Amino acid sequence: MSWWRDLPADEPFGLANLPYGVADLSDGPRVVVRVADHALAIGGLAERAGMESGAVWQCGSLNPFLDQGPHAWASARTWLQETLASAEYDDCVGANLHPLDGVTLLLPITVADYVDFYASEHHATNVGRMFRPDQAPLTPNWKHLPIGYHGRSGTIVVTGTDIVRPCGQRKPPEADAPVFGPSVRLDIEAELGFVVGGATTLGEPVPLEQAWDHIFGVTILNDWSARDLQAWEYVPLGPFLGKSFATSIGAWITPTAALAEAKVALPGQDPALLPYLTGAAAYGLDIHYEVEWNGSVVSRPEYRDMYYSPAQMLTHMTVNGATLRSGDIFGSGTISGPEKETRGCFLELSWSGQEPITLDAGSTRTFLEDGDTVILRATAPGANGAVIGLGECVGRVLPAR
Ligand SMILES: O=C(O)/C=C/C(=O)CC(=O)CC(=O)O
Ligand SMILES: [Ca+2]
Ligand SMILES: [Mg+2]
Repeated sequence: MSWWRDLPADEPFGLANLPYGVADLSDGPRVVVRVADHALAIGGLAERAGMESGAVWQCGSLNPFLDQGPHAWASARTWLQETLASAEYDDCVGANLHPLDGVTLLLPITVADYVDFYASEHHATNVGRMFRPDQAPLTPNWKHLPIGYHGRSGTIVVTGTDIVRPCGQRKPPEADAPVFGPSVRLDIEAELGFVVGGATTLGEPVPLEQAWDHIFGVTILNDWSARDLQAWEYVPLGPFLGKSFATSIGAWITPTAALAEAKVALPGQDPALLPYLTGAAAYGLDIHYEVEWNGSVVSRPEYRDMYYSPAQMLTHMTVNGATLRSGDIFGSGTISGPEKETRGCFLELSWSGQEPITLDAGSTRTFLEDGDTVILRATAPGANGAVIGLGECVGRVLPAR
């Protein structure tokens, strides 16, 4: 009955993880946490266990809970872990557990603003070489600030959502004028998404030492990218329609508190950054990724290779006084490492289409074809050799309309 207290030490969704999501249950969409292969409706549990502040979970979005800030997140986590560990609440827990194979998981937050960074030196260098071969691969600002762009929050979708191939303008290299039609260079970008909570006041930046107080948790993110649309449109204002048609995120938000064992030093920042970007909060995360394309693992990016800390990205995003809102998401940027096997997008893996990738079934690919499926998976280290699962982020490509 109380199987959740006897989970094996290597269970990636054990009591040390407890990622949050939203499930479509019989009484409506409800906030849940994942316990092994079950979703636990925590609003229902709180009601039965007499925990008043749990009313915030009786809805279909994590935003009200995100609004409450880091003290409420910490006490909710402690309450959940104690309640699950104690035999006293076995009946209440049991009554609110739903096997995952019987529930639909929904987009867990109402996305407020969305920013996407460019924090991998290896990705930025590789893309610079391919997009701007006549220039230095890294722009002069790259090592002084985490570069980013504002994305389209309304097209963030949950894992499992099909992705329609976008149409748009592209200019084939040999052509004199642009043509209109379906993208022929559709790509993915394996990223980590950071979910923000706790609104700030316009005009008041978040100092680096407070940045983590606003990072509620993380989720796997895929920034689908149409490279041909992007290459033609992006000068001088940056990514636009080549990125905004869809961004997928995982169904589970792993709380930052579950990533204590994943803290690592950054690879090293030289030249030194301006003071507002330096401090003890500027650490990285050790998260292992796997990129699967039609059943074949084609890459294993490592998040620890990222040049900028998540805290530096958040602080930089607010240094001009721009506000944060609960439900904001910022993406890390494509996670690419120094080795070819750790590149986080197909543009890099196929070197702009010049080096086809062979999949296990014997087929080859450069960019995505209609019907292709990509699955991003990620895990982080837990305590004493345990694993914290971030789940997966899946998308299948449908033909253009
Ligand atoms: O260098 C460029 O012009 C564009 C680069 C990207 O497409 C990257 C982007 O979306 C940020 C990232 O994911 O790292
Ligand atoms: Ca991106
Ligand atoms: Mg995108």
